[in-house]
Order: sequence, then C-alpha cells, then structure tokens
Amino acid sequence: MKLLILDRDGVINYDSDAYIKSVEEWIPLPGSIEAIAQLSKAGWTVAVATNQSGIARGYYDLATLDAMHERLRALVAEQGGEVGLIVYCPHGPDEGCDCRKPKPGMLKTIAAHYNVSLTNLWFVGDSLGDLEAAKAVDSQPVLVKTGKGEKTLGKTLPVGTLIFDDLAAIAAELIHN
Ligand SMILES: O=P(O)(O)OC[C@@H](O)[C@H]1O[C@@H](OP(=O)(O)O)[C@@H](O)[C@@H](O)[C@@H]1O
Ligand SMILES: [Mg+2]
Ligand SMILES: [Zn+2]
Repeated sequence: MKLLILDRDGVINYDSDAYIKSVEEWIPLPGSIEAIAQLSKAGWTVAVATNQSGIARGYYDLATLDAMHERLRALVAEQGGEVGLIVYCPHGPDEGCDCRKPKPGMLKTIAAHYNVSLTNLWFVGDSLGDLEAAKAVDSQPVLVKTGKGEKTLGKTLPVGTLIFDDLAAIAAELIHN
C-alpha cells in the first residue's frame, strides 16, 4: 500500500504564529490541493497527522477544526482525489499526551489504521518535531521549505531527512519515480 502521511499547517495550508483559528484562516498553500489529488489519483493514500494545541488553548473548537478538514476534503474531491485518515492532537504541550508531535503516537495510529509498517514510511512536515516524530518510529522524515520549513532548515535535522521545496515537488517525485 502506498501511504504518505502529511503534517497539516505549513505543509498543506499556510501556517500562522497566531494559529489557524477558523475555516476562513485555513488557506491552502499553492499547489498543495492539486498535489494531494494527483497523489490520490496515482494510487497513494494521503493521511494527515497534525498538532492542534489551539483546541486546548481555547482558540477554536472541535467543530471548527472539523470544518477545516471538511474544506480540505471538499477541495481535493473537486480535483478528483480524496484525503485519507486525518488524526489530530488537541492537547496542550504540558498535558503529557502520547499523540503530540514530536511523539509518534499519531503516526502509529495511522499506520495501525491501514495495517502498514511505519518503517521508511514518508512523513512530511515543516517543523523539527515532525521530523523527530518520524525518526522515533523509523519512518522517513521529509522536510518541506513551506510554513516553518525554512526556519527548521537552520536546526540540526535527523540524519537522513529528505528536503523538498513544497508538497508539489514531493508529489512529482513520488508519482514519477
Ligand atoms: O503543523 P501542525 O502540526 O499541523 O500544526 C501546528 C499548529 O498546531 C500550531 O502549532 C503551534 O505550536 P504549539 O502547539 O503551540 O507548540 C504553533 O507552531 C502555531 O504556529 C501552529 O499553527
Ligand atoms: Mg506544521
Ligand atoms: Zn495529544
């Protein structure tokens, strides 16, 4: 099974230091919807693993978060593709949950859902915590330069991290190689 897991903010949509607090603030990055649709039509299952501490912080509620994800699904469907399982961590940094990246709990949940191995499974993110979550379960850390990616580039990355400009470049690589 061809499974790809994506971080959300900074990979699929623009991120903000003020958090993405509404459907109106949830704006796809250029080419990201098309990239997901092309991957889907090429036989890839595209899942999402996203930290959403804004829930714990009270910045937005679960209904708003679900509305953002329905918007994502609708936009990809308009392009003939579909989005797989979307898993989010609603907890705050101090709650000690098992799902907040850099912990790999969400990656484990997605892999178990599809009954696939995490080994060498590509996880695409823009933050160091995304890459560390991948490394923790022997998945393949993949950094995009969108969102916080350029800033993350200046940090010490897990050995073997792959680097791409954006999600469109990743789709081109996976579909054509
Ligand atoms: O990139 P993903 O995982 O999809 O989502 C990241 C968001 O949950 C937010 O995560 C926050 O980090 P803290 O949760 O406050 O440490 C900040 O980085 C925000 O700028 C960002 O929008
Ligand atoms: Mg992100
Ligand atoms: Zn959590």
